[in-house]
Amino acid sequence: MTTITTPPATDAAYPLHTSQSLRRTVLNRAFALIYASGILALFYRHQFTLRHSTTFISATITTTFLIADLVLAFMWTTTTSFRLYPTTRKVFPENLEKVLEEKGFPALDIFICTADPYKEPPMNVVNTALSLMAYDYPPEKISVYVSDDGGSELTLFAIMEAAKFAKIWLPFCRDNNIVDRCPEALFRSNGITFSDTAKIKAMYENMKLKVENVVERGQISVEYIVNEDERKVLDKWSQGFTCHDHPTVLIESEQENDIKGHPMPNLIYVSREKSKASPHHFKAGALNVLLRVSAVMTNAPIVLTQDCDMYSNDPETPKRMLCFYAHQSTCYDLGYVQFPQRFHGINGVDIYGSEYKRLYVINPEGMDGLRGPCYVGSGCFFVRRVFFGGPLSPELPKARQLRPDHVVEKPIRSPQVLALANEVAGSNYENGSFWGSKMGFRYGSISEDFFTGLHQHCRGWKSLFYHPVRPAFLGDLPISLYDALNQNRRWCIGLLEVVFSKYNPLTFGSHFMGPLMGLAYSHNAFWPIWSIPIIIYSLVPQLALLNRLSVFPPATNIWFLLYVFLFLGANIQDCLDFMLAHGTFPQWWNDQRMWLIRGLSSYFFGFMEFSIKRLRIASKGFLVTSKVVDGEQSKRYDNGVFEFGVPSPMFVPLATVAIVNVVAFAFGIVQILEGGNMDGLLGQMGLACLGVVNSWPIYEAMLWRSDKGKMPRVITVISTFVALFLCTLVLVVPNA
Ligand SMILES: O=c1ccn([C@@H]2O[C@H](COP(=O)(O)OP(=O)(O)O[C@H]3O[C@H](CO)[C@@H](O)[C@H](O)[C@H]3O)[C@@H](O)[C@H]2O)c(=O)[nH]1
Ligand SMILES: [Mn+2]
Repeated sequence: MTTITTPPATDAAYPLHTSQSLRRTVLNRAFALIYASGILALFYRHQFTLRHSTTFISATITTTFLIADLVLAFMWTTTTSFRLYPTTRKVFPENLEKVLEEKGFPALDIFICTADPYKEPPMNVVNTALSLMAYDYPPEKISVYVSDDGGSELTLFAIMEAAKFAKIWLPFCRDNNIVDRCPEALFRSNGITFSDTAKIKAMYENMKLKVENVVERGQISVEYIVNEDERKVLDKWSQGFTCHDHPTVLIESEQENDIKGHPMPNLIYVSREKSKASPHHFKAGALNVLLRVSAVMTNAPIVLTQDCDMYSNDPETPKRMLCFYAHQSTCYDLGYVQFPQRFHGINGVDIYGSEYKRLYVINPEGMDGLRGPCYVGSGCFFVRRVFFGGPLSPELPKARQLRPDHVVEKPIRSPQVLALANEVAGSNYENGSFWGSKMGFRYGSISEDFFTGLHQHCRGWKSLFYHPVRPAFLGDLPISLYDALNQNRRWCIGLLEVVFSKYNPLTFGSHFMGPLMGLAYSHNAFWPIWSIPIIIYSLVPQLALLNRLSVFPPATNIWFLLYVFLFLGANIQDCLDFMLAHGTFPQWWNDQRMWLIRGLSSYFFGFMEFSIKRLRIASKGFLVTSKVVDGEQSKRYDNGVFEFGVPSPMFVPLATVAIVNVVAFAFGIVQILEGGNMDGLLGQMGLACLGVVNSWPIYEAMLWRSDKGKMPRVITVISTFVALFLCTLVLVVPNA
């Protein structure tokens, strides 16, 4: 094992990294003061109206808006925590050699998680593994561990093929100085003219054909098994082996040389033991097994966690990371360096807001000026020590070989090492231990990333955010609305699990990390409560409009200006933030639409499912997001067409709101044409109009589309009934 050495005293002359606070900081702070005064004024008006309301109806409506506005004000406060100290960083890897010799570079253990060969095609895992093995970093210092929670021989077969292909791929990348080291990405981009490209591409295609063929048939034909070793390995999938119940499978490819005689990284496949009798804790459980197995085999001081669909897009990334860790003496409490999650294949206007620019780029920059960004599950370089207690209060495992400072002396293939590695991957190994509570990745939330990072910050660790111009990693994204919402719903359940645990970011978090960090973490954790104001504002003013009941001040009144200021102020600032982070206006527009859509569906359903889980009625666990691409579907996605297709209950509130808004808007137009006095109803007309514009893809999907992605008839029918019911209901309520 290599430890990080302290640099010589010359480091001031050769900086490795610099940080700078963003110029908008001062403006942000001034605006925050003004906006906060606006919010206070609004609450003054609410209490005034409430005290002077004469009827039950008007008191109820005022209370409803009071609740909605309280939530909005709380969320605004949490967002403000990102705007007070935004920071960016630069690194200078070219100075690295002046500070640290290559043989002093720390070793790197890379963890790749996969969980289902049918939702996460093994060829994607292969591409991710190859791109990471081909890092521009001393290969003998890299070990790639693939955790397969799907317990699938298909994935293992793919990994064995990858190990063979790597012997050709790695020297090819190195000798030609290739930047796209993910084979699929390189061959996708046209016009490559390296020597041997055609030959290597043919070999790659051949491997891909084999792997895809095996996955399609669900078994490995005999002609694909070339030697006795492979036969023996695959024999482990004997009768009774299921993905929920099976012994550990651990296969290591010894550090061999590539075809040019250079050393290669280790590649290790681990499918931990599973048994129905013990909980496996999903991804967090898988990562903890990898932490232990890797400790026994290589115990590198730096650990990179990676989802199987996130390939490396830049071979220089570990050197950039090292720019932060090289000065270990000055950063004893630096726990991790998080790179943003970025994605490939996003359609130009990003209809599903899949980039999550705020979550992955803007907010982490804001937290970087505090104690550092949240951990987002992938693209994160940890120091191994961060998993074992606080920087000054270590919490070490009993077994000496699992401790972060343990030096591995035996080769990874030695029988003792293998025996111990198998033991620590056992399903009972964690019984009665602190794994998942005080050590390793945290259990108790299916958003294990958020929970783990929160816990580490609370224990006194710091983190850093680094956003390189060329994305360090690129991942797959859901290309149907159903998948996008389901992913978000799962996150919400995980976040609520954190909110309702002892580690509530607002109380526990603020106490241990300071109020601003507490608020920043709360912003994510409290995502699901966005649905309260979103549901209220997309239904109540519109229904009131149908009843000619005015809920906002008249347009000629000074208070109306306050509403306009609060609405435009928040949206314009949000849009500016988005565009300063290299977004475009249409992307921002779609992003705000997705925010509303989530508020009406995934946030709300996430909350419901969380409650059901709490009552121990049922739980779906960690539903892995599908990464399989259907041709027709992906064509529609590329053309920016919304994909409904499946009859999901999550679409009912969306369609209902779309219908109510269009009915209210039409009613308003008729009033104007008839010369009615719209002064008091202008605000409501504005909201209904916004609702109609935002709902356009829903009308399309319900009325005139005929492709497979249209809104299922049953959802349209149910939603129409619900909408009509709501509209008639308000007509029978007496006009206040
Ligand atoms: O039992 C499980 C379930 C999932 N995974 C892996 O977890 C990763 C993330 O799963 P995915 O379905 O792709 O979820 P996403 O919502 O796309 O992932 C985001 O959200 C997760 C938390 O909900 C984080 O763990 C991820 O890093 C983050 O990218 C994948 O590599 C899976 O193979 C496992 O290893 N074991
Ligand atoms: Mn994913």
